[in-house]
Amino acid sequence: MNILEIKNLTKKFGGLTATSDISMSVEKNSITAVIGPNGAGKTTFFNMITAVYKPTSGDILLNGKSLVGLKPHQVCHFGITRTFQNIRLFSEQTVLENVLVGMHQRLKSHWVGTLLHLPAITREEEQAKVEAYKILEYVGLEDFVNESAGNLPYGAQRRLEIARAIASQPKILLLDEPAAGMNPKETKSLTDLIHDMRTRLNVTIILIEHDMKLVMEISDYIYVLDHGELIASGKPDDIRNNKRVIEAYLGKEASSLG
Ligand SMILES: Nc1ncnc2c1ncn2[C@@H]1O[C@H](COP(=O)(O)OP(=O)(O)OP(=O)(O)O)[C@@H](O)[C@H]1O
Repeated sequence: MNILEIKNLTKKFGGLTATSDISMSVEKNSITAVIGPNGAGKTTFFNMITAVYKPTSGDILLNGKSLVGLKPHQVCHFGITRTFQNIRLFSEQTVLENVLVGMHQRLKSHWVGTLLHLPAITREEEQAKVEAYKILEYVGLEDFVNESAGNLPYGAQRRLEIARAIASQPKILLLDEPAAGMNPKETKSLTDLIHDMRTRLNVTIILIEHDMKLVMEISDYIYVLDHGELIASGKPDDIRNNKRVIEAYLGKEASSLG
């Protein structure tokens, strides 16, 4: 069953066409990669799914319902969350507080109730903290709970971004270059985490990534963009041997990847 359908999605910035007539189907509980050279339109594509940009034309259907015209927080409410290419954490806040922010969307608390220390609100806050701690344990950051987010090593900051994203219990998680700047050991453990999130948390994952070893190892299906156009799609084996993809992006060593 397809959880997400992208239909003929085009985004123009003045005279520049960032994505042109892109269509995709994303199966529920799959791991899908979107790859392509710099400037291919990958982040623009994510920005349209998350309602940061309104498409010039085309449609985005989540379980058959159009997301076009919604606000970013509404898209999040419907179950799509993302991480960013450039890490966006509240660096002065603690690791735990960053995860609590991700949960905010789901919590019923109202600031008046919080201010008055109403018992129901306090209980909800306590439960949220317990849950946030469990999420941090899940991503392997339990030793950093009270550390300022900005003090974490780089790979841990990327994990914290993922922790914050899964705190909203998304149906679809969009990861924008999750392995960027990671060393091979961090990348390996990220690969395991992505696999595990799909299996244990039942999340559908779509990732933009330049690390082709990771992409080929992890993806069920891959879409390739070049200059805003969809030039290929298929399983990792099809993509690594696709002549057009090799010419536009992967290079000749591609068939040895994965
Ligand atoms: N807000 C904007 N205004 C004008 N042009 C933009 C805007 N956002 C993106 N673009 C242009 O759209 C094209 C696609 O950019 P995009 O960032 O989506 O590519 P990308 O595939 O994510 O690249 P990278 O791998 O470098 O992140 C580029 O030519 C970029 O300059």
